[in-house]
Amino acid sequence: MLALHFQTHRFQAYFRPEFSTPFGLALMLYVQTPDTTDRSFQYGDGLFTTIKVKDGKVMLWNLHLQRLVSGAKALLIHAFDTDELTHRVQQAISASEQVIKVLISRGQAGRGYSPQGIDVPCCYISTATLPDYSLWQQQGLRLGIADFKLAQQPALAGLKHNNRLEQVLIKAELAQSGFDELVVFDQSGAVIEVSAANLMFSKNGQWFTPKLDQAGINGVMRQHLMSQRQVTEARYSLADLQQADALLICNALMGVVPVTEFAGQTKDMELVRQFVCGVEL
Ligand SMILES: C=C(O[C@@H]1C=C(C(=O)O)C=C[C@H]1N)C(=O)O
Repeated sequence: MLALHFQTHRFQAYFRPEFSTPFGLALMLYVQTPDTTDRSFQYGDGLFTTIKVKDGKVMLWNLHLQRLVSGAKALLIHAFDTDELTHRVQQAISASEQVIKVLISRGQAGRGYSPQGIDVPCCYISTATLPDYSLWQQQGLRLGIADFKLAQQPALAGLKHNNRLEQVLIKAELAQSGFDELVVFDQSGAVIEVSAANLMFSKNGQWFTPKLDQAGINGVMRQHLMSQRQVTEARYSLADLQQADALLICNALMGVVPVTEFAGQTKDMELVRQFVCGVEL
């Protein structure tokens, strides 16, 4: 498949004439060093995903890619060549276990919020060491309750966009809390997630997870678990968590971590282990 490719000192661009979209060529610039004109630098105008590499393989890539594509469509970011991105992510693997982060910005442009005419997204691919979650997975987490409330914005709910100031402030509260993680609610009082992972809970053998149509990030591990197990999505309150038999948190890097204590109440970690038994995490 023909791919016209030119490389300068800062970025590589791929034209794939055979790959066209309603918007035109799916050109994307793969950039090493961000430029101050980048819209993600200027306005958080973009998306990202954080991928786990295990045994030298990218985990849940199809779910990561699907979320990037659907998020780009939701933000009116120009379509990009998914085959090229997949190839680039594979090329980025440099260890048997690591983190690969893919950040896609709307592109490089001048001042002003308007996205009009910014048709060449920029992609930044970076790697990092995989954090060690083994202690949490063995001993379970102590969960607290965040004072910070997530804003309700249906147009952005579920997207892993680059506006993460809410999570920054939640992490700042977590650092002073004495807990391992904090449950975060939206301004209506609905349970949403924890600072950097999704939340599930069980009652009488059934599992539940907050609906993320108003706030929150629709994590790929959440999606993976929901494809393997029966989990009911709805709006839940603090009382639902207090009355739960078991709670877990999950994200692409930690997989699933059981909760041993929530707001002073002991929770059943064995129920979590039974729930995920046989699921590839
Ligand atoms: C913020 C990133 O990734 C998210 C944050 C965490 C974390 O703070 O522990 C873990 C995984 C992601 N949900 C990132 O920059 O990759």
